[in-house]
Amino acid sequence: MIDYTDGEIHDVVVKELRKFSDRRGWLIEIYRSDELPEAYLPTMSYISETLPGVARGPHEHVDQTDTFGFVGPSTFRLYLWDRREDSPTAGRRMIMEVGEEKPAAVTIPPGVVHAYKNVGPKPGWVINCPNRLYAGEGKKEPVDEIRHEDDPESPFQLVD
Ligand SMILES: Cc1cn([C@H]2C[C@H](O)[C@@H](COP(=O)(O)OP(=O)(O)O[C@H]3O[C@@H](C)C(=O)[C@@H](O)[C@H]3O)O2)c(=O)[nH]c1=O
Repeated sequence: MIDYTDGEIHDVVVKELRKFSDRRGWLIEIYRSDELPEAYLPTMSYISETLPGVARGPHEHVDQTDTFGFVGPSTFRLYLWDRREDSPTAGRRMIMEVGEEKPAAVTIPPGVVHAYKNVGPKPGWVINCPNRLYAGEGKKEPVDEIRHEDDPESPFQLVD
């Protein structure tokens, strides 16, 4: 089993997001086409709610890049593992906490395994803006996803 070491991962883009607050509430930009590399630009988006103490992933994609917006509610611990053999940061693990206290967009290229866990006290929301359509045009193609969460032997464990 690979022994992952902690550090930055090549091609992963972490952008702290600015919250524009006023008397009505707040507004946060998730991504901009003048900032994200063209190859990563989203083709769809979805939002999901994850209950306290619950994780989604670890998953990886063969072709798809995810851009997750963590803006709250709640706080997520995000885990990334670089399993790309040709990457300058192959074998690295990156862990960060993002969400309502620290709004961030995180872009994750294919071959970087990822999982996130709601470590806050309330249901949390995550927006994903992937650069590929889920299950392709008209949802007629196989889903680009390798799921590791049901493998107890996998090196991708969500440590506290
Ligand atoms: C991801 C997705 C799921 N679905 C449906 C399929 C299923 O019935 C339900 C829940 O889907 P999943 O179990 O795949 O959801 P989830 O486990 O949250 O999947 C996501 O996990 C994170 C960590 C990622 O990396 C994402 O790319 C994606 O794989 O929603 C869509 O209709 N469109 C979508 O874009």
